[in-house]
Amino acid sequence: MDKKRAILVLADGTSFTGYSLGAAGEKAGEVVFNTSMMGYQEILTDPSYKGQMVVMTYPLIGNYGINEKDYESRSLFLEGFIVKEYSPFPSNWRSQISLDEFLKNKKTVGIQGIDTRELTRRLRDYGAQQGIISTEDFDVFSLTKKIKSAPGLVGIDLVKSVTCNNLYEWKDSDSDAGKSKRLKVVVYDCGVKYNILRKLNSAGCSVTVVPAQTQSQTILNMKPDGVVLSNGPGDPAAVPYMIENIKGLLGKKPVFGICLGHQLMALTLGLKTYKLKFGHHGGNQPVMDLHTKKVEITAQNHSFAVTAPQEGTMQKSPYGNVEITHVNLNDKSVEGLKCHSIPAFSVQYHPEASPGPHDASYLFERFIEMMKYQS
Ligand SMILES: NC(=O)CC[C@H](N)C(=O)O
Repeated sequence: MDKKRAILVLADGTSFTGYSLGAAGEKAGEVVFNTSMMGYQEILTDPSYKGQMVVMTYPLIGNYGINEKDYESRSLFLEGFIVKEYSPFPSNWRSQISLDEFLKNKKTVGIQGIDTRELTRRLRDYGAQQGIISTEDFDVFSLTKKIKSAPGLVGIDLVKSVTCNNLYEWKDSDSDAGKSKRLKVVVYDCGVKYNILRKLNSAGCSVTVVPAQTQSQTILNMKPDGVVLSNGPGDPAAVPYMIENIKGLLGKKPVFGICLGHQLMALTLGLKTYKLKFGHHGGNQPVMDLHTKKVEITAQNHSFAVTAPQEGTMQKSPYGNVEITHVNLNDKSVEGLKCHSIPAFSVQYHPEASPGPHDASYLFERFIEMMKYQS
């Protein structure tokens, strides 16, 4: 492998010089760290990373290559990829191409050979910040200036650049065969991860995916048993049309929100969202179910969060009481919501895992029970 020089510069002027990984070029984005010890392909193809660059804290990346089955979306949407040591010799029976080739094919820039521990500590101590990867310009002053003109995440609708253009039926070759589907689920694609669709499908649902701009009346005309609000990139407060859509569905159909879907549901219910210091990105976030006191280890990827009510775990809304059902044990942030008067609930974490622990996959069953009860 040719080792071309590359540089990563942060908005605060810190620079890291290493080698190019993937495509040559220059790209800016918010730098966030992910603590997952595996699953780089799922992370790379998660549309929620649009606008961001991911640094993997696990030090060796690329060793099992890339395969056609582990895609979480149709492409790559993140701005750049940062690793300590890239393994150029993938060794796995499922591997089809190397990570480096994959990034090159997708025209995605990356950097390898930098001290990701120092970078992560900086992000953790001072917060996530904009950065730029370049294989062309090595002048830190010039690169810092370019970062200043990069848009950032707050107030920008990134959903519109990742949602599908047209409605489609999800067909999963592995789990679809011969099963008669009983429940019809419509999934709002705000940047949906395929494993949400796979999980619904294998649990016995027929799954129709619709663009985020689809109006609620169109969904109601489809007569679904329930609606899922998917994960997705960026600032939930910058997607007002999704809030209008959710207003038209709450109380009429069972609703299940995941990550961005959870934040959008919270905004619709009158709660607020804010930006976290460096977010939660990884597969080891402890979450407590406040009813059962059981702790789940969860997969997470978010930079925004729902503001907790001033007192207790209950909040009034135009749709009746909303209860905080789950909290993060690291920072006490809101991880789950449930409406008392209408069939709707949401979680900040990822029950579909991919990558990460499967502790929370029971939530799909819970949604199915909710739809069965309503139908
Ligand atoms: N994975 C997601 O859906 C991310 C939600 C939102 N974009 C955030 O960063 O908080």
